[in-house]
Amino acid sequence: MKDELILETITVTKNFFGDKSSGVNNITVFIPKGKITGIVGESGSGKTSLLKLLSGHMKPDSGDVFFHGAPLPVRGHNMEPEHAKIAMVSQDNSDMEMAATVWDNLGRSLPAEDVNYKLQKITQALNLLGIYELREQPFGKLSGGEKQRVTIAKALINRPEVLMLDEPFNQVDANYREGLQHDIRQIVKEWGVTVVLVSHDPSELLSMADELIVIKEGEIVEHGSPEKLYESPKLLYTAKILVSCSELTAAQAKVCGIKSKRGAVVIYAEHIQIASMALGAKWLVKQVLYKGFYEELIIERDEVTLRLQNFALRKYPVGSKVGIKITKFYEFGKWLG
Ligand SMILES: Nc1ncnc2c1ncn2[C@@H]1O[C@H](COP(=O)(O)OP(=O)(O)OP(=O)(O)O)[C@@H](O)[C@H]1O
Repeated sequence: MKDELILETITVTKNFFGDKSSGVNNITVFIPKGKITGIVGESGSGKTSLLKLLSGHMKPDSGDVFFHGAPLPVRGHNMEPEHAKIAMVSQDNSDMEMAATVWDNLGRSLPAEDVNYKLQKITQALNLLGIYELREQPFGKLSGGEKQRVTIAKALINRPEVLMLDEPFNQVDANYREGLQHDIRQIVKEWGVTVVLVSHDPSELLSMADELIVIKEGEIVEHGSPEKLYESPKLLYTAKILVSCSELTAAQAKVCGIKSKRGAVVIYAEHIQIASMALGAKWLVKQVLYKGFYEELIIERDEVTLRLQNFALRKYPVGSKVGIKITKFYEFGKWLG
């Protein structure tokens, strides 16, 4: 069955000060209802601009944005009914009052008159994000992770249909982040809310998103499920964004025993194994990056540098020599990058 769409942009362009290299150009995207769509791209590629266009925070220079198939009005002084249905959590906490309590910050999004309604809504939102005990704390005194939870609770208080998240976890430590990611997935499942997520963290996007949109220099260059983009990226750009990998020229690939006809070879760190030393320990360990339950090795031979992940108990210190086996690689034409 085809996904029902909730938001779409049709050939939307938004540039700043007439500079075609800023903002986004000619973008057509479809956001499926009740799913998590991730927007991924290098810094300055246009992710936030796209999010602002999709949420009515910015007026396109040309093209159209549709919400449930009808044109989405741009937000002005008057809030349109559509705008309440699309909530945005941005990187800064600009709409939060630092000195006010969590409770008061949430209450500001609700009509003042009905006290019982307010009480019920704020309690529900705080419980949903597991932060009821923070209700009397001034917002400004909370940790980065707690602030993030409050901001999301505030965005959800009026039960929006779409939740736009711009780098929602970047101030949050790994443990807290997993809990928050889990809660957001749960809300998506239970409420059927649609999420559009911008993130720089590949593992976050791969584990959370149902669909990924890859944006480069203001244009959509690839899209698909996380599995599809991870397992068979069409573009070098996509592979480099999603995976810890090594990029080699055809000449460098030859050093690794790979004959490339196309020009660029990408090897994911996970596809390089440390092999039996009998094969020849010709690679020099240049750097060891401790990652907790594994370590990432940077190895070098004949001016070729590779990254690989070592999960084994045996460790390879800087300066030691190792042999390797490459189990999979991707070839790209340079023009595809
Ligand atoms: N208000 C603005 N005025 C001028 N240029 C802007 C403005 N907003 C964005 N740009 C430019 O448009 C391009 C895309 O910016 P955008 O913030 O959408 O990228 P991004 O992918 O979200 O970046 P990041 O990952 O660094 O947050 C950048 O070159 C940026 O400098």
